[in-house]
Amino acid sequence: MADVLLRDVRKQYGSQAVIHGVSLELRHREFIVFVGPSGCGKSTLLRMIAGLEQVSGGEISIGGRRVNDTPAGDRGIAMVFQNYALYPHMTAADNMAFGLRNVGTPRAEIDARVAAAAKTLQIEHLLNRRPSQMSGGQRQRIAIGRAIVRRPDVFLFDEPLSNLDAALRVQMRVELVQLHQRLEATSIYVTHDQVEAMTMADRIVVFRDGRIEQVGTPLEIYRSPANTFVAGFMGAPKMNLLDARVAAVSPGQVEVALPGGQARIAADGRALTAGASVTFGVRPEHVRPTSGEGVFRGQARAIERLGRETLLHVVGADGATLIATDAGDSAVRLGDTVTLAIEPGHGRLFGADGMALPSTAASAA
Ligand SMILES: Nc1ncnc2c1ncn2[C@@H]1O[C@H](COP(=O)(O)OP(=O)(O)OP(=O)(O)O)[C@@H](O)[C@H]1O
Repeated sequence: MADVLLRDVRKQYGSQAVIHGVSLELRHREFIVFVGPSGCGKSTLLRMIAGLEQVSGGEISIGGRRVNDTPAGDRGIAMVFQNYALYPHMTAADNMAFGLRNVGTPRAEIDARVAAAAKTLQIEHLLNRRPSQMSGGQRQRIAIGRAIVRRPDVFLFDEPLSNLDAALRVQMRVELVQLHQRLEATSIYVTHDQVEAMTMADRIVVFRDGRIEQVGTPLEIYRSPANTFVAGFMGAPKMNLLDARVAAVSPGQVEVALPGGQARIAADGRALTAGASVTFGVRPEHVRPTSGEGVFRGQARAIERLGRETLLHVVGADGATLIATDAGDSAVRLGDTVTLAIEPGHGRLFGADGMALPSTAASAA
């Protein structure tokens, strides 16, 4: 079993605290993605789990064993880095074998493991090449191979696809998830790319400033962000967030005044009174141009034609922007005045503290 447990884990560099007490339980065979903006501490936390950084406080355990003081090599983990970290003077095969040789694994065993990993990753034809004779994608496969041959209980990935071009990233994303399933290991994957987080994770952990903002499945995080930070960070394009006032509260429902009309949201508004300031959030795919009544009116200032659909950036009189979705062959032109409506049943409300109000809908936002 390779559960990973973090209990009130802290990190200080001198007087600067960068991880403020993170508690998290990662289950055996889970694919967990740490995501958050640059500098939020996700790499530091991963490096502490790996044993490459000292823990300043709290406890880390892997497979039921406290590892705070266990050297990296004895933790049953293998790490894959963004910059591959291969030895330039060694062949791919030697790079993959290096760690095993160091711990005295018998030659025949090393050869068998390298051959098996090479087959899994389809890199058999690269085994005699040096890193300089390979593309970025091929080098990353070798780095992943080096991790696999160690048969770790836990794989740690630190932005492993960031140096690859867009098409290769998509392909490697799929391959890494398949590999994770085949190897039956626990994986922790750090990225600042929320598309990677959405597409790869069993559960996502969203960080900000050394603290966890939310933990959940990709759909939980997407549909029910816990606060305005997560709402604005996850999703491409991100969730629209508009200042609004509460018009009326009834059981299980809140009516809010938006610049061009009123919207009803299935939320528990017992903590609110009429006139209170709230933030109204709605995903662009639930906002459509209409020739009838809407909740927002403004000018199309930017139009993104994506083929399958068109994104309209509509700016209201007070400067607020709402991104809406129209058909691929949208007739809206730059500068047109557009009225927008929200699909019934969608929308999420956040209180003055930025925290989401409990949704009363079967499926939120
Ligand atoms: N060795 C160090 N000494 C001092 N401060 C550090 C050190 N390493 C990291 N930090 C600080 O800790 C914070 C978290 O850094 P970390 O690299 O973990 O962030 P991150 O979320 O992984 O960011 P990125 O996506 O840019 O890599 C940052 O403010 C960074 O400046």
